[in-house]
Amino acid sequence: MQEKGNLSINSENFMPIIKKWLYTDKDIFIRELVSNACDAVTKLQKLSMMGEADIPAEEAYKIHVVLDQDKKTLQIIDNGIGMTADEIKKYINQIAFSGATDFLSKFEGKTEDEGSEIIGHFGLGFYSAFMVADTVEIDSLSYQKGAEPAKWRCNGGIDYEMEAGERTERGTTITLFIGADGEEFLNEATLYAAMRKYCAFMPVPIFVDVLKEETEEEKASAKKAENTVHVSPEEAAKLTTEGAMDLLQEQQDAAEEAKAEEPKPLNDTNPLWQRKPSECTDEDYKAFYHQVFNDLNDPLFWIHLNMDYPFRLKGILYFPKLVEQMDMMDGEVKLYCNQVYIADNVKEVVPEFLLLLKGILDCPDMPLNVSRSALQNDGYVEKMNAYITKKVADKLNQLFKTDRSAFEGFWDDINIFIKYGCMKEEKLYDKVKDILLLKTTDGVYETVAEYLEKNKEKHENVIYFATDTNQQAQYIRLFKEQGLEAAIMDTPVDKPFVSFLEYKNQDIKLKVQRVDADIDSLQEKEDAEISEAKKQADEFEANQMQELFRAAVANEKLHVKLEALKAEKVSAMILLSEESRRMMEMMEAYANNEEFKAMFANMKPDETLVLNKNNKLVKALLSMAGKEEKKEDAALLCHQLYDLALMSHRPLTSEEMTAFIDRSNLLLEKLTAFEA
Ligand SMILES: Nc1ncnc2c1ncn2[C@@H]1O[C@H](COP(=O)(O)OP(=O)(O)OP(=O)(O)O)[C@@H](O)[C@H]1O
Repeated sequence: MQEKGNLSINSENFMPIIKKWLYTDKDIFIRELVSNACDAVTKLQKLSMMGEADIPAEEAYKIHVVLDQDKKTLQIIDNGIGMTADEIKKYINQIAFSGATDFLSKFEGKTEDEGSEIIGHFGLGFYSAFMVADTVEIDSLSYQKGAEPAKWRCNGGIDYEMEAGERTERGTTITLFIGADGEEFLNEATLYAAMRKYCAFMPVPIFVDVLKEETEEEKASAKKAENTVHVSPEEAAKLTTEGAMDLLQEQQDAAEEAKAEEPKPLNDTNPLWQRKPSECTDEDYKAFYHQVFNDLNDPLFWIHLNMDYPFRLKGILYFPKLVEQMDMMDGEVKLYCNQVYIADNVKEVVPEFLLLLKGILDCPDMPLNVSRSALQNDGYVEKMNAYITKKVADKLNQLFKTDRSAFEGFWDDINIFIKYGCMKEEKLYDKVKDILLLKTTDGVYETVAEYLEKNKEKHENVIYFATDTNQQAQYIRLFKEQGLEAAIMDTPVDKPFVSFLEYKNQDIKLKVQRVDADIDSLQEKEDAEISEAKKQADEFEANQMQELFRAAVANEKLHVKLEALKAEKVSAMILLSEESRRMMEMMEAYANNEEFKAMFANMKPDETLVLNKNNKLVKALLSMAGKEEKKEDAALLCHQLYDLALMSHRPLTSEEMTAFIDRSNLLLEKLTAFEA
């Protein structure tokens, strides 16, 4: 037996769904109701343009949000299209029947842009009012000739009442009788905050009025001010009665003028991102940035996104100045849909690497779900990502090509973003790989290719880098003395970026090594022909030193090498192979992971202490070796040299530092003893 029928919804269960499940934040009712009011105006404008509605050209469309704290009501009043009683029944009583969609289908093809600015979509937003109100009233007068005002009232259950309305002018008044759940919105500041958050760029002027009873005191002082003529004692002396009258008149005129001046709307109906880039000045971009992101610094530069096909996307992305390195993860990308604020930093929509920037993206075609808080699918997002990535890469390349010195000037601020972006978005790397800069210890900015070319005689396809110019000053000095240069890579993104660069340049077997990873380029070239006897003598000395140091620092596994370094002043340095250092860094990063810790429990850094044969102290140490009476001093010296080398390599632990200071004092004491 076959049966067919209509599915039905139990409307009694519907309200709790709206209240509890649909929207994440309560203040969203503001967005929904004010955007409905905007839609009402947009629809009327469209009808007027099509010749379907007779509206004077100078009509001032606007929305008022009126808070009455005494009556505990919040009203959203527009002078848009309005609704007849039948339309209220159709669009409001039928839940999930959208008047917006109905409007679009009715006028399809009649307008140029197919009504694309209309925000409503699902026919649910209105009911978000019940998240904060016990009772909601609609009072509406349609634009249609001869329409009668209609009133609808519902207390959040499944029953509604309808009667003749009171509106005498076209448009709609939604009145929310705020209940216990929405009391915070009776607070002026809370209301303003929500209005600014969601409505700051909506397309119709919005005014907020807060009705308060004037206190007796306020009334009295207002009256006094009205009747008071403010004149200086000199003026008073000069004034005739007639003059005083003139002055009073002037003041009253000024007061009248001030009264007549239109209050400013809360929102900017034509935000910068909606304008043509050619019409916006640098000052406009900066002022907009300061206003939206509350950042007193000017942005470095920006990208105005303006795309119509195959999908619509407008927006401005700003590259901010980093105040401190800690700011780097603190981007702010605001997502809008037809000038209606959706959310900040929506990970599913905004390419992850952009989250380090500040900006606004307005994507009217975005497939938002019913609550507008999440996305329905990601096909659109992929396309958008690709477009934005291309725009960002184009801007960076254009800057590099047309004004390299400005690009270099920005590098310290933008390198984190670019490096992070390259690792997150391969397409970005492909497009900017040739303009990635290395800032060298000489303060020069070079592209990777330039650096490699310049240093190819000294170290082919190797990039040396320093992670901390203070700590590694010793190594950097050595590098400089040898006419070598290292890149400064001192931000957290540099750690993974180093491996990433190697990975991406496997074809040339690129090695990216920290300055303390090897000393190949710092060594004097040995004579090709070394006698067997010399070799044996060198080996003997090296073993002697290794024993001395192992005993002095109580580390049986320490490797000690004797090398002839070009820089005489350097006594000793610690080398840690690049692989070993990266492994240690990884262990630090995963210090809380027990499994990982167990796996590498026995792993020790592969450290080598290099002693410089050309250094006087090392020479002295060599002559002390094997002499019984010098044993104690030699041990002291060894430990001190070891610590000095260690200090250039990594910070000492507190115990190491205490021992170092004690030993330094002891050595100084010995020095004074020599003097005495
Ligand atoms: N201020 C208003 N003036 C005129 N019509 C209105 C107004 N508010 C609501 N409506 C009508 O009621 C319908 C339903 O509103 P509702 O907010 O529930 O859904 P929507 O705006 O169509 O879609 P969404 O759920 O995406 O907001 C609207 O489409 C519109 O036709």
